Amino acid sequence: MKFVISGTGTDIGKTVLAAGLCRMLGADYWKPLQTGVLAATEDAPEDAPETAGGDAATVARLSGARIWPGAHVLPQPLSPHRAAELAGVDIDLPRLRAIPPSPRLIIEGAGGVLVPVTRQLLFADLFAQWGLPVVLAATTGLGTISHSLTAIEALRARGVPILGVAFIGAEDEDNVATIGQIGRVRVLGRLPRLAPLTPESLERAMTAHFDAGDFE
Ligand SMILES: Nc1ncnc2c1ncn2[C@@H]1O[C@H](COP(=O)(O)OP(=O)(O)OP(=O)(O)O)[C@@H](O)[C@H]1O
Ligand SMILES: C[C@H](N)[C@H](N)CCCCCC(=O)O
Ligand SMILES: [Mg+2]
Repeated sequence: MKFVISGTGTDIGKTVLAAGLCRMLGADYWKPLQTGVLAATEDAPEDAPETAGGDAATVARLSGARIWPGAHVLPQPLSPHRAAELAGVDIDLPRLRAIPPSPRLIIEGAGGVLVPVTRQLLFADLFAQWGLPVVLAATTGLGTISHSLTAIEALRARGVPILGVAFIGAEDEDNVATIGQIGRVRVLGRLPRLAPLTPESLERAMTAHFDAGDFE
């Protein structure tokens, strides 16, 4: 079982959803490109927030999943193509194309489906090269219909299979049904916003709102 989690945008809850799925499915996690985080260095204080380790650290904390090392950790909280340019880093495409050899793996992109890895390669193009299905993470509120249908079209235009849409946010029955119906995609479930967000609250919510069988 291997799939990608991408989304309709950034900051929508892909990482928390990924943590919940890693725990529920007993899967490892890979974040090939992380921006907005300083790579942990020997002189950075352990608890310095900027070296908190980004999404991989969040997934490890919330799920205990095995984390595979990413290709790049870039300091500027920007699109990877720009964060790499500002850091004077050439994106290592062969490294990005080499998916970790884990039999059960969840891979998280950065931001939404058309975020540039480089100015010549978008994440959706990389997903197509990987040949893996995508779980599209989407919010439930106003604006999500066009964002979701746009992301679905962009993936389909590249022949990227879509396992379904996993929603994050408050209940909105008609938005969810509309996206499933017009987008011709399976609705995988909805993860509510959790307070507090803990490994236990996340595990309970995943069990209540998703079916592991939908991801196998
Ligand atoms: N279900 C949830 N319940 C409570 N808080 C959440 C939930 N999902 C996400 N959050 C919070 O919202 C913020 C953004 O979530 P997250 O980091 O998962 O977004 P993302 O889509 O992975 O962003 P990026 O594009 O940077 O990878 C974080 O502070 C996270 O803790
Ligand atoms: C910094 C942020 N948290 C993500 N890691 C990167 C999001 C890139 C978004 C690019 C864009 O769509 O404008
Ligand atoms: Mg994330």
